Amino acid sequence: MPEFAEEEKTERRWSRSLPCLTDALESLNDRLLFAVPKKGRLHQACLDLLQGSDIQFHRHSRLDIALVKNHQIALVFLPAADIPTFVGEGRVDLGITGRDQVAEHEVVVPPTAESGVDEVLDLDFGRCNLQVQVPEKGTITKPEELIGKNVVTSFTNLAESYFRKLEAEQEGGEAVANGSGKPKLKTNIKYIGGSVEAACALGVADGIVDLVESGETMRAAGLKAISTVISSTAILIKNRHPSSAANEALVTLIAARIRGVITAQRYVLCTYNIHRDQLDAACKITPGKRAPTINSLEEPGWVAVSAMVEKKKISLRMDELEKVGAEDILVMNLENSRTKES
Ligand SMILES: Nc1ncnc2c1ncn2[C@@H]1O[C@H](COP(=O)(O)OP(=O)(O)OP(=O)(O)O)[C@@H](O)[C@H]1O
Ligand SMILES: O=P(O)(O)OC[C@H]1O[C@H](OP(=O)(O)OP(=O)(O)O)[C@H](O)[C@@H]1O
Repeated sequence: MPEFAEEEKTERRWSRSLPCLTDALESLNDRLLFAVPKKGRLHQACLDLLQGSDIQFHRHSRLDIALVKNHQIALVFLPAADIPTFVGEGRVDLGITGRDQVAEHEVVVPPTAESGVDEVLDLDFGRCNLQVQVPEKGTITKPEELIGKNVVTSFTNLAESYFRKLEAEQEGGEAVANGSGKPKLKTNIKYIGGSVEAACALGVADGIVDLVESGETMRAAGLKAISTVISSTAILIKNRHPSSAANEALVTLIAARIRGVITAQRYVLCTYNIHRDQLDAACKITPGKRAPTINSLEEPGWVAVSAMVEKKKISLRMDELEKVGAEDILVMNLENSRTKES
């Protein structure tokens, strides 16, 4: 019997007759549940990651659950903001969301020994900063100047905790900053679900707390950042419930696969030829992730070197290699990888 024949059979049965959500949940049995953002900025990058990790599934258009054909896994498609709740408090084992969303959740639901989430892996995409922003042409230049004013955000918990600390610091109230006692917040924090950047121009806010990546949205709205509340990237999280050994093994396998894809995206393989006299200098430029591989060439005195180099630094490294006499420098993309964690 081929590997994963049972998983494939169940998936085919699903494909023939689309189950309703309750039926779907019943047929999940002992599958590991893996939450993935159903839309928004992280969605496509997550689908690419699943494909790179050979997690095969077919998602029906009206169903937020998909059975994985080649593992004991079911994917659940959920809003990024809700994933920390489902993973931390429910039966969902693994999830991908932003570190900002985990922090927003943990302000009101602090993790305990058996609930909440643990970060398994930084996924190196979805990089952004949650920042305090004010009108470029206004008079406010420091976040303290927003105390007692209107602040609009989708991250009310983080914003509230940020301004609570600021207010306490201003009053020299260490006890409040430590969280032991919560007087009424002077700053008025209001929730808005999207297009937060419009709030100042529309007269709803004196300042906002919103995500910034390129800064284009902020500039287009005539805003400037005056402080950073939290920096974020997408992360793989798992719940803290003591899980079965089978689940633990599957979590480890999935994490290893995803780590392999992320590493392959981050690095390239650089090979070149160099005279032995210059080998030390060249190896300092390309030390590799672990160490460079060095092979002798048929040509006396010359060696071939290959080393992993961070993709974003490769042009610089090639310039440096040329300067120390490297020849035939070639750069190759990596399809996938398994390397020692560093
Ligand atoms: N401009 C951005 N650049 C990079 N990552 C971002 C950006 N905006 C958001 N993110 C990341 O993606 C996560 C989800 O944000 P996104 O706005 O796409 O969510 P969403 O589920 O579509 O919610 P909404 O319907 O409220 O917009 C954020 O919590 C953050 O970690
Ligand atoms: O710095 P930038 O690269 O311009 O990205 C920042 C924007 O991206 C996010 O919103 P998104 O576009 O996801 O839509 P939303 O306003 O509906 O949340 C965020 O809330 C900012 O508005």
